[in-house]
Amino acid sequence: MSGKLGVEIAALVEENLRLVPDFPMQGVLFRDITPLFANGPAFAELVALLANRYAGKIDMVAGLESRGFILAAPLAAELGIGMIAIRKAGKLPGPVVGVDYALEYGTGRLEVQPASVPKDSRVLVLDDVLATGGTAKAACDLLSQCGAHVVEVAVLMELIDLKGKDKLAEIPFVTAVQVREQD
Ligand SMILES: O=P(O)(O)OC[C@H]1O[C@H](OP(=O)(O)OP(=O)(O)O)[C@H](O)[C@@H]1O
Ligand SMILES: Nc1ncnc2[nH]cnc12
Repeated sequence: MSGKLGVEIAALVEENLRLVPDFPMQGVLFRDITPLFANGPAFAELVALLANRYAGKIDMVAGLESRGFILAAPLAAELGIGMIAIRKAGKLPGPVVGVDYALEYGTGRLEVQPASVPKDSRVLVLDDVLATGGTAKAACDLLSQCGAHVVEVAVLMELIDLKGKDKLAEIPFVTAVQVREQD
């Protein structure tokens, strides 16, 4: 299942995006969302639109280190709910559970503290970009292992050529913008 986050969020993303060729390595066209975070009114509007969509539907927001944190923290605060920090390996003190995953440029390991994940909670997984889908899938696996229910994976941008959505299989997925890798 997949869908769109809405035209307002799509416009905010498209108007506040920087394309950076060959970053962080040759051949990668990097979608830099930093200008959106630096634009106060646009960032506030983004958080308000997300809060409007998810109010009453989720118990927790899971942010994926590190760009996902920048989105998840203000959304959680706006909704008055908790944020789950899903972090790269070795950053969280234990007890933690972890899972290895592949990236568009490299490999990684994500970890979470089970104590930060309420059992049976309805969790939104939030990040800036879905590329290969490895990060989001790993996050969903971790949350399931901890007894949570992933309501939806939401990103600002989906790199459709990398078919990351396929990795998510039956997990509901929503994006604001779909782009081809080299557009
Ligand atoms: O769909 P995937 O192929 O897994 O890639 C998407 C992930 O890659 C980026 O994070 P990155 O690991 O570069 O970390 P950062 O946010 O700390 O820059 C991005 O913010 C997503 O989390
Ligand atoms: N091309 C890309 N731009 C921004 N973030 C990414 N994460 C993985 N691939 C990316």
